Amino acid sequence: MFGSFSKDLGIDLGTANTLVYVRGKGIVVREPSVVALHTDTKTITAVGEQAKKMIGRTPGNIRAVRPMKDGVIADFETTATMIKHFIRQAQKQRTLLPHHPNVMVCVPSGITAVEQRAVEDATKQAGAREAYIIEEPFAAAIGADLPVWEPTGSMVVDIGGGTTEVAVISLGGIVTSRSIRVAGDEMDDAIIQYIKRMYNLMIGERTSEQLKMDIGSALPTSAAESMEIRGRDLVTGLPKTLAITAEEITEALTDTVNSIVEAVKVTLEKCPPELSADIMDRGIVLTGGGALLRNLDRLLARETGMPVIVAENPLDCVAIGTGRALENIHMFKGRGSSSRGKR
Ligand SMILES: Nc1ncnc2c1ncn2[C@@H]1O[C@H](COP(=O)(O)OP(=O)(O)OP(=O)(O)O)[C@@H](O)[C@H]1O
Repeated sequence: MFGSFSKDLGIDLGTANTLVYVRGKGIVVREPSVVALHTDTKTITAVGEQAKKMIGRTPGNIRAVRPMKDGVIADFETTATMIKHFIRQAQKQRTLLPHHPNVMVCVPSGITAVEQRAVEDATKQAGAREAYIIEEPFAAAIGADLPVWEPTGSMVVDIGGGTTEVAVISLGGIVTSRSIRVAGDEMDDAIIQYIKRMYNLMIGERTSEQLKMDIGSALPTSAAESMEIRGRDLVTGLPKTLAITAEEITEALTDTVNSIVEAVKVTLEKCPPELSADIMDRGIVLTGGGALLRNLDRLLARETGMPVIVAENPLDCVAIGTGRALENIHMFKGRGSSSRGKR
Protein backbone atom coordinates (compact mmCIF):
# COMPACT_ATOMS: atom_id res chain seq x y z
CA MET A 1 0.00 0.00 0.00
CA PHE A 2 3.03 2.27 0.12
CA GLY A 3 3.04 2.36 -3.68
CA SER A 4 4.14 5.96 -3.86
CA PHE A 5 6.20 6.30 -0.69
CA SER A 6 9.90 6.84 -0.40
CA LYS A 7 10.42 8.87 2.69
CA ASP A 8 10.40 7.50 6.16
CA LEU A 9 7.44 8.20 8.40
CA GLY A 10 7.02 9.06 12.03
CA ILE A 11 3.63 8.43 13.64
CA ASP A 12 2.61 9.95 16.97
CA LEU A 13 -0.08 7.50 18.01
CA GLY A 14 -1.67 9.55 20.74
CA THR A 15 -4.74 8.84 22.81
CA ALA A 16 -6.28 12.16 21.75
CA ASN A 17 -4.59 12.94 18.41
CA THR A 18 -2.58 11.05 15.81
CA LEU A 19 0.01 12.94 13.79
CA VAL A 20 2.01 11.67 10.82
CA TYR A 21 5.39 13.23 10.11
CA VAL A 22 7.19 12.75 6.81
CA ARG A 23 10.93 13.22 6.74
CA GLY A 24 11.73 16.38 4.85
CA LYS A 25 8.09 17.50 4.79
CA GLY A 26 7.04 17.86 8.41
CA ILE A 27 3.61 17.02 9.80
CA VAL A 28 1.24 15.99 6.98
CA VAL A 29 -1.64 14.45 8.97
CA ARG A 30 -3.11 15.76 12.20
CA GLU A 31 -6.36 14.08 13.24
CA PRO A 32 -8.17 13.12 16.43
CA SER A 33 -7.65 9.42 17.31
CA VAL A 34 -11.33 8.62 16.90
CA VAL A 35 -13.06 5.99 14.80
CA ALA A 36 -16.80 5.68 14.15
CA LEU A 37 -18.00 2.09 13.64
CA HIS A 38 -21.25 0.36 12.72
CA THR A 39 -22.04 -1.72 15.79
CA ASP A 40 -23.53 -4.66 13.81
CA THR A 41 -21.12 -4.98 10.90
CA LYS A 42 -18.09 -3.40 12.64
CA THR A 43 -17.40 -1.49 9.42
CA ILE A 44 -15.78 1.94 9.70
CA THR A 45 -18.04 4.92 9.05
CA ALA A 46 -15.59 7.74 9.72
CA VAL A 47 -12.09 8.34 11.09
CA GLY A 48 -10.45 11.39 12.65
CA GLU A 49 -12.11 14.81 12.76
CA GLN A 50 -15.30 13.54 11.14
CA ALA A 51 -15.61 10.76 13.71
CA LYS A 52 -14.84 13.14 16.61
CA LYS A 53 -17.81 15.30 15.63
CA MET A 54 -19.99 12.22 16.11
CA ILE A 55 -19.01 11.62 19.76
CA GLY A 56 -22.14 11.80 21.87
CA ARG A 57 -24.28 12.27 18.78
CA THR A 58 -24.44 8.78 17.26
CA PRO A 59 -27.62 6.75 16.66
CA GLY A 60 -27.85 3.25 18.18
CA ASN A 61 -26.14 1.47 15.29
CA ILE A 62 -23.04 3.70 15.15
CA ARG A 63 -20.40 4.04 17.86
CA ALA A 64 -17.67 6.70 17.93
CA VAL A 65 -14.73 5.18 19.82
CA ARG A 66 -11.30 6.29 20.88
CA PRO A 67 -9.31 3.08 20.45
CA MET A 68 -6.35 4.41 22.44
CA LYS A 69 -8.25 5.72 25.43
CA ASP A 70 -6.37 5.96 28.75
CA GLY A 71 -2.94 5.59 27.17
CA VAL A 72 -3.44 1.96 26.23
CA ILE A 73 -4.79 0.19 23.18
CA ALA A 74 -8.32 -0.49 24.31
CA ASP A 75 -9.22 -1.95 20.92
CA PHE A 76 -6.43 -3.41 18.78
CA GLU A 77 -8.39 -4.06 15.56
CA THR A 78 -9.69 -0.52 15.46
CA THR A 79 -6.26 0.93 16.29
CA ALA A 80 -4.72 -1.02 13.40
CA THR A 81 -7.42 0.20 11.00
CA MET A 82 -6.90 3.75 12.21
CA ILE A 83 -3.11 3.57 11.62
CA LYS A 84 -3.72 2.29 8.09
CA HIS A 85 -6.24 5.02 7.40
CA PHE A 86 -3.86 7.81 8.49
CA ILE A 87 -0.97 6.34 6.51
CA ARG A 88 -3.20 6.25 3.45
CA GLN A 89 -4.17 9.86 4.12
CA ALA A 90 -0.48 10.84 4.19
CA GLN A 91 0.01 8.93 0.96
CA LYS A 92 -2.77 10.91 -0.72
CA GLN A 93 -0.83 14.11 -0.14
CA ARG A 94 1.61 12.95 -2.84
CA THR A 95 4.49 13.88 -0.62
CA LEU A 96 5.90 10.40 -0.60
CA LEU A 97 7.91 8.35 -3.08
CA PRO A 98 8.17 4.60 -3.82
CA HIS A 99 9.51 1.72 -1.72
CA HIS A 100 8.45 0.59 1.69
CA PRO A 101 9.46 3.17 4.26
CA ASN A 102 10.74 2.69 7.73
CA VAL A 103 8.10 3.80 10.21
CA MET A 104 8.85 5.07 13.71
CA VAL A 105 5.78 4.88 15.92
CA CYS A 106 5.56 6.73 19.18
CA VAL A 107 3.48 5.05 21.85
CA PRO A 108 2.61 5.90 25.45
CA SER A 109 5.35 4.48 27.67
CA GLY A 110 2.75 2.63 29.77
CA ILE A 111 1.86 0.13 27.06
CA THR A 112 2.74 -3.53 27.55
CA ALA A 113 5.17 -5.56 25.43
CA VAL A 114 2.18 -7.35 23.90
CA GLU A 115 0.55 -4.06 22.94
CA GLN A 116 3.83 -2.82 21.54
CA ARG A 117 4.10 -5.92 19.35
CA ALA A 118 0.51 -5.27 18.25
CA VAL A 119 1.43 -1.75 17.11
CA GLU A 120 4.50 -3.08 15.27
CA ASP A 121 2.38 -5.73 13.55
CA ALA A 122 -0.28 -3.22 12.55
CA THR A 123 2.37 -0.89 11.15
CA LYS A 124 3.98 -3.68 9.14
CA GLN A 125 0.56 -4.80 7.94
CA ALA A 126 0.12 -1.30 6.59
CA GLY A 127 3.21 -1.80 4.41
CA ALA A 128 6.14 -0.59 6.49
CA ARG A 129 9.51 -2.16 5.76
CA GLU A 130 10.47 -1.93 9.41
CA ALA A 131 8.54 -0.63 12.41
CA TYR A 132 10.43 1.07 15.22
CA ILE A 133 9.01 2.08 18.57
CA ILE A 134 9.94 5.19 20.51
CA GLU A 135 8.68 6.16 23.93
CA GLU A 136 6.58 9.28 24.18
CA PRO A 137 8.64 11.36 26.63
CA PHE A 138 11.82 10.63 24.68
CA ALA A 139 10.21 11.74 21.43
CA ALA A 140 8.73 14.78 23.18
CA ALA A 141 12.19 15.77 24.44
CA ILE A 142 13.73 15.47 20.95
CA GLY A 143 10.83 17.49 19.50
CA ALA A 144 11.31 20.18 22.15
CA ASP A 145 14.97 20.54 21.09
CA LEU A 146 16.37 19.19 24.34
CA PRO A 147 19.94 17.87 24.10
CA VAL A 148 18.89 14.25 24.69
CA TRP A 149 22.12 12.69 23.40
CA GLU A 150 24.39 14.89 25.57
CA PRO A 151 25.71 14.04 29.04
CA THR A 152 23.37 16.57 30.61
CA GLY A 153 20.03 16.22 32.36
CA SER A 154 16.82 17.33 30.64
CA MET A 155 13.37 17.04 32.11
CA VAL A 156 10.26 16.81 30.01
CA VAL A 157 6.64 16.65 31.14
CA ASP A 158 4.35 15.53 28.32
CA ILE A 159 0.70 16.07 29.19
CA GLY A 160 -1.44 14.40 26.55
CA GLY A 161 -5.01 13.18 26.47
CA GLY A 162 -4.68 9.89 28.36
CA THR A 163 -1.30 10.05 30.04
CA THR A 164 1.14 12.45 31.62
CA GLU A 165 4.70 11.28 31.16
CA VAL A 166 7.46 12.79 33.24
CA ALA A 167 11.02 11.87 32.35
CA VAL A 168 14.60 12.84 33.07
CA ILE A 169 16.79 12.14 30.06
CA SER A 170 20.55 12.08 29.65
CA LEU A 171 22.92 10.46 27.13
CA GLY A 172 20.13 9.13 24.92
CA GLY A 173 18.37 7.29 27.72
CA ILE A 174 15.58 7.78 30.22
CA VAL A 175 17.25 8.01 33.63
CA THR A 176 14.06 8.17 35.66
CA SER A 177 10.45 8.53 34.67
CA ARG A 178 6.87 8.34 35.79
CA SER A 179 3.75 7.80 33.72
CA ILE A 180 0.33 8.48 35.17
CA ARG A 181 -3.04 7.99 33.57
CA VAL A 182 -4.06 11.50 34.47
CA ALA A 183 -4.03 14.12 31.73
CA GLY A 184 -6.41 16.05 29.46
CA ASP A 185 -9.21 13.44 29.44
CA GLU A 186 -9.22 13.29 33.22
CA MET A 187 -9.50 17.10 33.32
CA ASP A 188 -12.54 16.90 31.02
CA ASP A 189 -14.09 14.23 33.26
CA ALA A 190 -13.45 16.31 36.37
CA ILE A 191 -15.31 19.24 34.79
CA ILE A 192 -18.26 16.99 33.87
CA GLN A 193 -18.44 15.66 37.44
CA TYR A 194 -18.13 19.13 38.97
CA ILE A 195 -21.00 20.56 36.90
CA LYS A 196 -23.12 17.52 37.62
CA ARG A 197 -22.48 17.86 41.35
CA MET A 198 -22.96 21.62 41.56
CA TYR A 199 -25.79 22.15 39.07
CA ASN A 200 -27.37 18.75 38.40
CA LEU A 201 -26.49 19.39 34.79
CA MET A 202 -25.12 16.70 32.48
CA ILE A 203 -22.77 17.99 29.80
CA GLY A 204 -20.91 16.13 27.06
CA GLU A 205 -17.16 15.50 26.64
CA ARG A 206 -16.85 18.06 23.88
CA THR A 207 -18.43 20.82 25.98
CA SER A 208 -16.19 20.09 28.95
CA GLU A 209 -13.08 20.07 26.72
CA GLN A 210 -14.15 23.44 25.33
CA LEU A 211 -14.56 24.84 28.86
CA LYS A 212 -11.06 23.63 29.77
CA MET A 213 -9.45 25.09 26.67
CA ASP A 214 -11.35 28.40 26.66
CA ILE A 215 -11.51 29.41 30.31
CA GLY A 216 -9.60 26.68 32.19
CA SER A 217 -6.64 27.67 34.37
CA ALA A 218 -4.41 25.86 36.87
CA LEU A 219 -4.38 28.97 39.09
CA PRO A 220 -7.15 31.49 39.76
CA THR A 221 -7.12 34.31 37.20
CA SER A 222 -7.87 37.94 37.94
CA ALA A 223 -10.15 38.38 34.92
CA ALA A 224 -13.84 37.61 35.47
CA GLU A 225 -14.29 35.14 32.63
CA SER A 226 -17.22 32.87 32.01
CA MET A 227 -18.66 30.67 29.31
CA GLU A 228 -22.23 29.73 28.48
CA ILE A 229 -22.85 26.01 28.23
CA ARG A 230 -25.76 23.74 27.40
CA GLY A 231 -26.60 20.39 28.90
CA ARG A 232 -29.41 18.22 30.22
CA ASP A 233 -30.96 19.08 33.58
CA LEU A 234 -30.86 15.84 35.57
CA VAL A 235 -33.96 16.83 37.59
CA THR A 236 -36.32 17.94 34.82
CA GLY A 237 -34.65 15.97 32.02
CA LEU A 238 -34.84 19.09 29.85
CA PRO A 239 -32.10 21.07 28.10
CA LYS A 240 -30.72 23.97 30.11
CA THR A 241 -28.24 26.82 29.54
CA LEU A 242 -25.84 27.94 32.26
CA ALA A 243 -22.92 30.35 32.66
CA ILE A 244 -19.80 28.78 34.21
CA THR A 245 -16.95 30.92 35.52
CA ALA A 246 -13.21 30.38 35.11
CA GLU A 247 -12.92 30.22 38.88
CA GLU A 248 -15.25 27.22 38.95
CA ILE A 249 -13.21 25.42 36.29
CA THR A 250 -10.02 26.05 38.29
CA GLU A 251 -11.73 24.49 41.29
CA ALA A 252 -12.96 21.52 39.23
CA LEU A 253 -9.42 20.89 37.95
CA THR A 254 -7.67 21.09 41.33
CA ASP A 255 -7.28 17.35 41.99
CA THR A 256 -6.18 16.50 38.45
CA VAL A 257 -3.66 19.30 38.31
CA ASN A 258 -2.33 18.33 41.75
CA SER A 259 -1.75 14.75 40.55
CA ILE A 260 0.39 16.11 37.72
CA VAL A 261 2.34 18.36 40.12
CA GLU A 262 2.87 15.37 42.42
CA ALA A 263 4.19 13.20 39.56
CA VAL A 264 6.72 15.91 38.70
CA LYS A 265 7.84 16.27 42.33
CA VAL A 266 8.26 12.50 42.79
CA THR A 267 10.37 12.28 39.62
CA LEU A 268 12.54 15.19 40.76
CA GLU A 269 13.07 13.48 44.11
CA LYS A 270 14.40 10.39 42.32
CA CYS A 271 16.69 12.39 40.06
CA PRO A 272 20.48 12.09 40.64
CA PRO A 273 21.90 15.40 42.00
CA GLU A 274 24.12 16.24 38.99
CA LEU A 275 21.15 15.94 36.69
CA SER A 276 18.95 18.00 39.04
CA ALA A 277 21.50 20.79 38.76
CA ASP A 278 21.32 20.62 34.96
CA ILE A 279 17.52 20.78 35.08
CA MET A 280 17.71 23.77 37.40
CA ASP A 281 19.78 25.55 34.74
CA ARG A 282 17.69 24.63 31.73
CA GLY A 283 14.27 24.34 33.34
CA ILE A 284 11.49 21.77 33.12
CA VAL A 285 10.00 21.67 29.63
CA LEU A 286 6.25 21.08 29.17
CA THR A 287 4.92 19.44 26.00
CA GLY A 288 1.60 17.91 24.88
CA GLY A 289 -1.76 19.63 24.59
CA GLY A 290 -2.18 19.73 28.37
CA ALA A 291 0.82 22.09 28.56
CA LEU A 292 -1.53 24.70 27.08
CA LEU A 293 -3.69 24.75 30.19
CA ARG A 294 -3.27 28.32 31.35
CA ASN A 295 -0.95 28.91 34.30
CA LEU A 296 0.09 25.27 34.63
CA ASP A 297 3.68 26.39 34.05
CA ARG A 298 3.39 29.00 36.80
CA LEU A 299 1.89 26.52 39.25
CA LEU A 300 4.63 23.94 38.53
CA ALA A 301 7.34 26.59 38.91
CA ARG A 302 5.88 27.65 42.25
CA GLU A 303 5.56 24.07 43.52
CA THR A 304 8.99 22.83 42.40
CA GLY A 305 11.09 25.97 42.67
CA MET A 306 12.41 25.22 39.16
CA PRO A 307 12.07 27.28 36.00
CA VAL A 308 9.28 25.83 33.84
CA ILE A 309 8.98 26.46 30.10
CA VAL A 310 6.18 25.54 27.73
CA ALA A 311 7.74 24.16 24.52
CA GLU A 312 7.06 25.91 21.26
CA ASN A 313 4.09 24.15 19.58
CA PRO A 314 3.60 21.70 22.45
CA LEU A 315 1.01 19.65 20.52
CA ASP A 316 3.57 18.90 17.78
CA CYS A 317 6.65 18.02 19.88
CA VAL A 318 6.06 14.26 20.00
CA ALA A 319 5.42 14.00 16.25
CA ILE A 320 8.43 16.18 15.41
CA GLY A 321 10.62 14.18 17.81
CA THR A 322 9.39 10.89 16.33
CA GLY A 323 10.22 12.15 12.86
CA ARG A 324 13.63 13.44 13.90
CA ALA A 325 14.39 10.11 15.57
CA LEU A 326 14.23 8.60 12.06
CA GLU A 327 17.45 10.45 11.34
CA ASN A 328 19.10 8.44 14.11
CA ILE A 329 17.34 5.22 13.25
CA HIS A 330 20.50 3.17 13.89
CA MET A 331 20.14 4.19 17.55
CA PHE A 332 16.76 2.47 17.67
CA LYS A 333 17.70 -0.73 15.86
CA GLY A 334 17.26 -3.81 18.01
CA ARG A 335 15.62 -1.90 20.83
CA GLY A 336 13.30 -4.27 22.57
CA SER A 337 10.19 -3.35 24.52
CA SER A 338 12.26 -2.91 27.65
CA SER A 339 14.65 -0.44 26.06
CA ARG A 340 12.34 1.90 24.17
CA GLY A 341 13.80 5.33 24.20
CA LYS A 342 17.04 4.08 25.71
CA ARG A 343 20.38 3.62 24.15
N1 LIG B 1 -5.53 25.11 25.13
C1 LIG B 1 -5.61 23.97 25.80
N2 LIG B 1 -5.77 23.97 27.15
C2 LIG B 1 -5.86 22.82 27.83
N3 LIG B 1 -5.80 21.60 27.27
C3 LIG B 1 -5.66 21.54 25.93
C4 LIG B 1 -5.55 22.70 25.12
N4 LIG B 1 -5.40 22.31 23.83
C5 LIG B 1 -5.42 20.96 23.83
N5 LIG B 1 -5.58 20.49 25.07
C6 LIG B 1 -5.70 19.09 25.51
O1 LIG B 1 -4.55 18.35 25.13
C7 LIG B 1 -4.91 16.96 25.02
C8 LIG B 1 -4.33 16.40 23.74
O2 LIG B 1 -2.95 16.55 23.75
P1 LIG B 1 -2.00 15.67 22.83
O3 LIG B 1 -2.47 15.75 21.41
O4 LIG B 1 -0.62 16.07 23.15
O5 LIG B 1 -2.33 14.22 23.40
P2 LIG B 1 -1.99 12.79 22.81
O6 LIG B 1 -0.56 12.75 22.38
O7 LIG B 1 -2.98 12.42 21.77
O8 LIG B 1 -2.25 11.91 24.08
P3 LIG B 1 -1.26 10.93 24.90
O9 LIG B 1 0.02 11.70 25.05
O10 LIG B 1 -1.96 10.67 26.19
O11 LIG B 1 -1.13 9.72 24.04
C9 LIG B 1 -6.44 16.89 25.02
O12 LIG B 1 -6.89 16.43 26.27
C10 LIG B 1 -6.84 18.35 24.81
O13 LIG B 1 -8.09 18.64 25.41
